[in-house]
Amino acid sequence: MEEAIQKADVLIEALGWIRRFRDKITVIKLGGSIMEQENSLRHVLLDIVFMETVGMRPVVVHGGGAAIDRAMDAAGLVPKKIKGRRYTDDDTLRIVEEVLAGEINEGIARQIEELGGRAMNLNFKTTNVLFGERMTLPGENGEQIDLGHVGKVTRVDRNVIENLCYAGQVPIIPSMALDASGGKLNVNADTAATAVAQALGAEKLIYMSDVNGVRRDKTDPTSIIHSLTDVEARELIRTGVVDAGMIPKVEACLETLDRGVRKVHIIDGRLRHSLLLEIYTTSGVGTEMMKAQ
Ligand SMILES: Nc1ncnc2c1ncn2[C@@H]1O[C@H](COP(=O)(O)OP(=O)(O)O)[C@@H](O)[C@H]1O
Ligand SMILES: CC(=O)N[C@@H](CCC(=O)OP(=O)(O)O)C(=O)O
Repeated sequence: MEEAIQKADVLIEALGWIRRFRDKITVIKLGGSIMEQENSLRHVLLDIVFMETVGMRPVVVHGGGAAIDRAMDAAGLVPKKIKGRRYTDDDTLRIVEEVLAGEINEGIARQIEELGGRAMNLNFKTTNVLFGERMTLPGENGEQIDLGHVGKVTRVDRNVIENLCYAGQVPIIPSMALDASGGKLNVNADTAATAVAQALGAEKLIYMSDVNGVRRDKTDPTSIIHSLTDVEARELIRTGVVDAGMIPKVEACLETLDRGVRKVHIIDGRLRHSLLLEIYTTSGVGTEMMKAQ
């Protein structure tokens, strides 16, 4: 009996949050690292189905870097990354499209449906919602480094995404875009998620990764920083506390805050129900980032 009462208490604690987030859009970025772990992914998708069922409007933007690496390897191609971005020639682009906009995108939508939710995969074959242009990276000596078919998002088809949300479907968006002449572009998934959250005026943007959040010591999970301002985050990058794969993620978070999204979270997709804990409990999990007052 006590156990049943505790379960009811949990539902009551969630009630206020469910009301608060009803009809609000949350963008969830699924990283390739978490999608490699079948069981974790299933639980993340179950949480998304829960959110959709209680009237929240989740939108999924996904990457798939690890799966692309594997497919390139199988095709005898060697991945080349420059400052965390994949150099994308014609052959690589074909693989990125097959894996990211094909297999992974369709797979996520299918799994959500299998779990009892409703999802729509938005890709080049169904409906494309991301538009962009090619980008280069600044080199050491001020030169521009060419990345091939790599781009950034300059426009998001907001109406398509919103209509799906309000029809109770979860839009599933791969990190690829079309340029002005219909050319396909490979986009870093953290930055694609930022563009989508900003275009939709999302209430929250959540990055699901395979670490518990931003840490003072990257090897020590207990050194997690639960709450960070933009000013503190910049300082962590400058001092090298945040490095490697966490740099583009924190930079994407900062850009998102600059564009008016109120809060950004980095949470651990391996922790069961981390998404629900983040949204529907008082304590929250992971690292929350917001603008300094
Ligand atoms: N201060 C830090 N706190 C946490 N992780 C960090 C930090 N600095 C660097 N990292 C590294 O960043 C990685 C997360 O980035 P990444 O692997 O690109 O994630 P994803 O695949 O989910 O996009 C962690 O696995 C960790 O090794
Ligand atoms: C330009 C660029 O680097 N694109 C990424 C897109 C996928 C991605 O970002 O996946 P994760 O979220 O798993 O890192 C790539 O080709 O790997």
